[in-house]
Amino acid sequence: MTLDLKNIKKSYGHNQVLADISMSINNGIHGLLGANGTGKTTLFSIISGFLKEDGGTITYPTCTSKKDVLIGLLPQKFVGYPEMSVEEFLEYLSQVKGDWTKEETRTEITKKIQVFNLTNVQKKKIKQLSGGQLRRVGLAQAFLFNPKIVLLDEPTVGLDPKERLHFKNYLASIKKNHIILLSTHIVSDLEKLADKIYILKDGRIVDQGSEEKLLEKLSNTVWEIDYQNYTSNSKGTLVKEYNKNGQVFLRIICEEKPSNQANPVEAELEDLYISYFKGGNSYEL
Ligand SMILES: Nc1ncnc2c1ncn2[C@@H]1O[C@H](COP(=O)(O)OP(=O)(O)OP(=O)(O)O)[C@@H](O)[C@H]1O
Repeated sequence: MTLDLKNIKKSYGHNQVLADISMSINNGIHGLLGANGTGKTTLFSIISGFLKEDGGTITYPTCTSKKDVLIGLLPQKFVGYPEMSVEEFLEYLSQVKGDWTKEETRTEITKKIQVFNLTNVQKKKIKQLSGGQLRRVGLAQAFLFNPKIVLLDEPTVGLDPKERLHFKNYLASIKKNHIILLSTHIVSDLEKLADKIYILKDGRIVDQGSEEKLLEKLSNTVWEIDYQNYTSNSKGTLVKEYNKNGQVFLRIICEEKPSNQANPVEAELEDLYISYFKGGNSYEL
């Protein structure tokens, strides 16, 4: 299965958000990495048909049966219907999504309630849920009846570390049969998970590839230096400061060795993110 985007463009008034997006996305987990406001949500809204692109074409995988669901979407701000219980909400969506018998619907809802650990809250009204529980209902509805394409906009916001791990394991277990596109600015969501990562910047996909391939480009450019050895002559982009065995270290991206005392370290996705977007605690030295 393939989802093909060709030369997608979108502006809001004079603000051009998507300048020219082309992507050919097959089954597997695909990460869309971009800073705040780079157009991730806009692109998802276009793919899911809520927003019309200004130009370009989208080719979706074909649905051959009435029971095929094409797209499942977890919006960034998922709210559901506050007065419905979790069960009622999923039942309602099942009627909208396809041609299912009562028994098929019940079986599928039970499955997703289990997968997303909602058994204890299935009778509760949506307005009574915690943030993490609500997010898990959002995930359950996105995966309901196993859509061919699953769009997840910042899926792990609000999930605790255990739920995050559970969610990542679930994605890995089903990825062969789905096109999963996951947008995030939390790089650890994609680490050792995404088959391919797309970097969205200035309305374009400026880089793409496996985590390994993208990190190769940073080899020999990421350094660690003991804060005590840091001098104002040190160059590069500071990724972060951290404590190791009671000592403060700096992590720096620099084409050349930033100081005599700096040691090379293996590049990670956070370095890649900083190299494109800066942000967080990073700054030029
Ligand atoms: N309905 C709208 N009308 C006008 N401008 C909009 C609209 N929606 C989004 N924008 C603008 O388009 C740009 C991209 O927004 P979008 O929400 O797609 O980015 P994002 O990458 O999802 O951001 P974030 O990571 O903060 O959620 C921003 O500058 C935003 O202000």
